[in-house]
Amino acid sequence: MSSDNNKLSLDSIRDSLIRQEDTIIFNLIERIKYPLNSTLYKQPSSSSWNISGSLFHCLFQETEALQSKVGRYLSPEENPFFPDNLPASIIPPSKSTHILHPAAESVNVNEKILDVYIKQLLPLFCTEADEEGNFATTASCDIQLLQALSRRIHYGKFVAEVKFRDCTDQYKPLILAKDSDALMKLLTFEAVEEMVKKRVAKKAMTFGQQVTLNIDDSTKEVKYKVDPSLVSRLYDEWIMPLTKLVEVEYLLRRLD
Ligand SMILES: O=C(O)C(=O)C[C@]1(C(=O)O)C=C[C@@H](O)C=C1
Repeated sequence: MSSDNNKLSLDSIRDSLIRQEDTIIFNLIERIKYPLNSTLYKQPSSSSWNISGSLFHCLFQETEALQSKVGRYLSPEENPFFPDNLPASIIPPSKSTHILHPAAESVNVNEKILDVYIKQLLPLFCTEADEEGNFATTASCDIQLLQALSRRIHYGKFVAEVKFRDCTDQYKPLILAKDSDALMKLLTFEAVEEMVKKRVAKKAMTFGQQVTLNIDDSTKEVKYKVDPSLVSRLYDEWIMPLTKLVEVEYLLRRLD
C-alpha cells in the first residue's frame, strides 16, 4: 500500500485485491497437498504434549509473537489473530502518513476467520486423514494461508476509506444513523463480485494445472490441484462477505 494519500483510488485498491488472489490460491494449493490432519486443531488428549491449547494454536501464537517483535503488526494491513499480550516491536514504526481512521485498529474479524477456516473450509477442501509426520508443515501452510486471507479481508478497511472519501455525502447520513444494512447495500457492487468469482475460478484452473512436457497433453483429462468451483465458492460465501463486514464495521466507526 502506497503511503501517498493522493494515489489512493478504488482502482488501485482493487488491483491489490486482484494480486492477493494469486497469493491465496497458491497458499491454498500448498495447504491441500496435506490431508485434514484434524488432530492438529484439537485439545491434546495426551499429557505428554506439554501445551495448553491445540498444537496449531500454540504454533500460530508463537509465530505471531515472533513476527510482532520484528514489526509485522505495525503495518495497518496486518491484523493479529492473538492480539492479547503480543510482544512489542523491536523496530520503530515508520513515519509513513496514516491512510485509515484511527478506529481501524479496533476492527478485527480474525476470530471469525479462524473459526470458519477450521470448521468449514478445511473439511471442504481437504481429504479426511491424519499424517502425524506432516503436522508441523501443515500448520505452517495454515498460518501462511490464514494470514493471506486475513490481509485480504481486512483490506476492506482501505476499500471503505476510499468509498467514504469518494462519496462522503452518501455515506455520512447512514453512518450517523448507524444503519448497517443501508451501508452494506451502498458498498456492494454485484457486477464486481461476479467478476471476482469468475476470475478466481480461472486462476485456479491456470495455477492448478499439471505442467508436463508431453506433446499429447491436450488429449488427457485435465486434473486441477484445487477445484476451481470451490475457489469461486470460497470467495462468494466467505471472503467477500467477510470483507464487506469489515467495510461496514470500519464505516460505522469512521466519524468517531
Ligand atoms: O471492490 C469493491 O468495491 C469491494 O468492496 C470489494 C468486494 C470484494 O470483496 O471483492 C466487496 C464488495 C463489493 O460488492 C465488491 C467487491
